Amino acid sequence: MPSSVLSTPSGGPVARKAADRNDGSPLPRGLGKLGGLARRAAGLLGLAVGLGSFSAVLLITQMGLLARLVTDLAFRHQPVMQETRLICALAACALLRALVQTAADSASDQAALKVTSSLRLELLGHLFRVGPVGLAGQDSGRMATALSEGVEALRPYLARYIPRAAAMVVIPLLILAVVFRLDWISFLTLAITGPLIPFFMALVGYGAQAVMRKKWNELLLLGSAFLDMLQGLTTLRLFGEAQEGAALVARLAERHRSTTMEVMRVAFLTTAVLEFFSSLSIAAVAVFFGVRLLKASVPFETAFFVLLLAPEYFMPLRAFSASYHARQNAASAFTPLAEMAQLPEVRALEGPLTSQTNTLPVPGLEAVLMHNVSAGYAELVPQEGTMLSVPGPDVLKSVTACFPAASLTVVTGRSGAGKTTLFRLLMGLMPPRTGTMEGEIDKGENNEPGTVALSRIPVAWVPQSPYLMADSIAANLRLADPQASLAALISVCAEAGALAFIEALPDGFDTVLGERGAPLSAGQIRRLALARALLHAPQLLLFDEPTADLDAENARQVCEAVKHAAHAPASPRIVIAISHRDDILQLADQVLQLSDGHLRKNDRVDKRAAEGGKA
Ligand SMILES: Nc1ncnc2c1ncn2[C@@H]1O[C@H](COP(=O)(O)OP(=O)(O)OP(=O)(O)O)[C@@H](O)[C@H]1O
Repeated sequence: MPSSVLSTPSGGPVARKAADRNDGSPLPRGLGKLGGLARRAAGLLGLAVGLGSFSAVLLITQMGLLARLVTDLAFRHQPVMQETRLICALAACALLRALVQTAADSASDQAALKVTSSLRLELLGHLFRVGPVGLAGQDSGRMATALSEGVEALRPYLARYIPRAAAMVVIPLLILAVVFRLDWISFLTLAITGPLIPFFMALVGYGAQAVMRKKWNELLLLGSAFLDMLQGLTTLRLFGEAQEGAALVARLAERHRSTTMEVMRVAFLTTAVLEFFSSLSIAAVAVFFGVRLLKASVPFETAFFVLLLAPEYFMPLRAFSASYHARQNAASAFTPLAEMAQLPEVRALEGPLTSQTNTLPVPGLEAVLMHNVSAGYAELVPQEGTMLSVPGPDVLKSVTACFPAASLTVVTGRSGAGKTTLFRLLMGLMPPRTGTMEGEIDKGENNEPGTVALSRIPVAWVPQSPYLMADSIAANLRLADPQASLAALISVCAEAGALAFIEALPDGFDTVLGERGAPLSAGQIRRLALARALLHAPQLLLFDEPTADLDAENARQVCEAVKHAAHAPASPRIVIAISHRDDILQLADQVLQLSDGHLRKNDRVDKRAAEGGKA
C-alpha cells in the first residue's frame, strides 16, 4: 500500500483553498485551447487593448505636434515664446501617453495574474477530485514542474503577447490611415513592406515551435528525474548508483541548457529578420522624401511627420516579435497542463464517491457492513488515436463482510489480492461498482437496528510508511485537529504509547522533525501516526501492516497500542488491520482472508490465534 497522509483534512494552504473552491464542479471538459484562456479575463484584456489603442492615437497626435513645432521653429522662424501652447500640448500628450500605457500594462498584468492563479487553483482542485487512486500512476515530478513553471510560462503570453497582437493590428492601421491622407507614396511603401514582416516571422516561427516543445519536454523530464533521484537516494546509494543518478540529472540539465540556447538563436534570428525589413522600409520612405524635398514637391512638415511615424509603424511589429516566443513557450507549457485537466475523476468514471469529512461520532455505531460489494479500476485502452478510459476487471467480487465495533479484524491475502482496494473503499477514496457499504447503529431497546451512510463515520488510516512533515511533533499531530490542546495531544500520545519517547526528547512536543520523521525510529513514527489518527477521533481505524519491519520491542509496543485502540473502554472503535504477522494475528477477534476477489473468514488462522493465547 503506498504511503500517504491520513484521511484527515491536510495539505498546504493553497491545496486547501483549491479544495474549498472546488465544490465538486468539474473543470469544463479539458482546458480547451491556449487562446481560450484569454476569455477568463476578457474584461481586463479588453481594457488593456482599448487603452493601448488610445495610446496609439496619442502617439500620432504627439508626432504631429512635434513635426509642427520643428517646422515652425526651423523653417517658419517663429520665436519659441509663441510656441508655448504647442510645447505644452506636446508635453501633456507625452505625459498622458505614458500614463495610459502604464495603465494598459497594469491591466494586462492583472489579467494574466487572474488567469494563472485561477487556473492553478482549478487544476489543483481537479487533482483533488482525481484523487490518490487516479493519480497513482502519474509522474509527480512532471506534474509539479507543469503546475509551477508551466503555469508561470502562461503569464508573459497573456500579459504581453495578447495585447501586443492586438496593437500590431490597431496601431499600424491607424498610422496607415493618417499616412494615406498625407502622402500616397509613403502609404504604398509602408503598406507593402509591413505585411512582409509577419510573413517572414511566421516562416522562422514555424521551426521555433518545435524547438520550444523540445525545451519543455526536457524541462519536464529534468524535474521528474530530479525528484525521482531525491526520493530514491537511499536505494541509489545502496546500489552504488548515486553518482550515475547525479550524472543523469547533469546530462538532462546540459541538454536543457543547449536547447535553451537553440531557442535563443531562433529568437535572435526572428529579431534580425524584423530589424532588416523595418530598416529597409524606413530607409525607402526617407529616400523617397529626400528626393522630393530636393525638388521641393512636398512640404517639410508632411515629410517630417511621416518620417516620425514610420518607425512607430514598425514598433508594434517589433514588440509583437519580442513576445512571440512567449506564445510558443506558453503553447508548449500548456500541453502537460491540458493533459492534467483530462485526467479522469474517479467519481466521473465509477459513480458517486463518498466524502470522508465527518468528524462527529455516530452514536450507537455497532458495525460497518459490506454487502455484495464489487470494485475495480479504470483501464486505458487505445481507440481512434486516443486513450479511452474503460472499467477494468473487478478486483473485489461480491464482498460481504461485517466489521464489528470494539474489535480488531485482521485482513490477510497475497500481494495484489485487493487489500489496499478494500481500504480505499472503506476510506471513501473510490466508490464500489455494485453493492452497499454502511454503518449499523443500535437505536435503543425498542427500535430495530438502523443504518448510517459510511461517509458519516469518522475514519482514520495509519499507513505502513506514515507521512510526517518537516515540522514540530505538535504540528504533525495537529494535522488531524488544528485546534487540539496540549492536553489532548498528551492524551492521544499516551493511548498510542508515544508519550514516553516524546517526553524523553529535550524539546518534547516542540521537537522539530526532519523530512520522513527523522530522527525518530520506524516504530516511534508509527506510534506517532497512530496518535495523530486517534486525535481525529475515528470510529473506524485502519492499519496497514502495523508491525512490519519493526524489531520485537517496537512491534510489542505497537501491538499494545493497536489492541488498546480496538478495546479502549471509553471509546470502542472498529479496527481493521492488514497484516500477515503472528503478533497482530494473535490479537485478532476475526481474521478475513482475501483471495480471488472474495473475502472469507479464515477459521484456520482464527483457531491458531486462539491457541497462541489471544490477549
Ligand atoms: N490505482 C490503480 N489503478 C489500476 N489498478 C490498480 C490500482 N491500484 C491497484 N490496482 C490493481 O488492483 C489489484 C489489487 O491491488 P491492491 O493494491 O489492492 O492489492 P494489495 O492486496 O493491497 O497488494 P499489496 O499487499 O502488494 O499492497 C492489483 O492487480 C493492482 O494491480
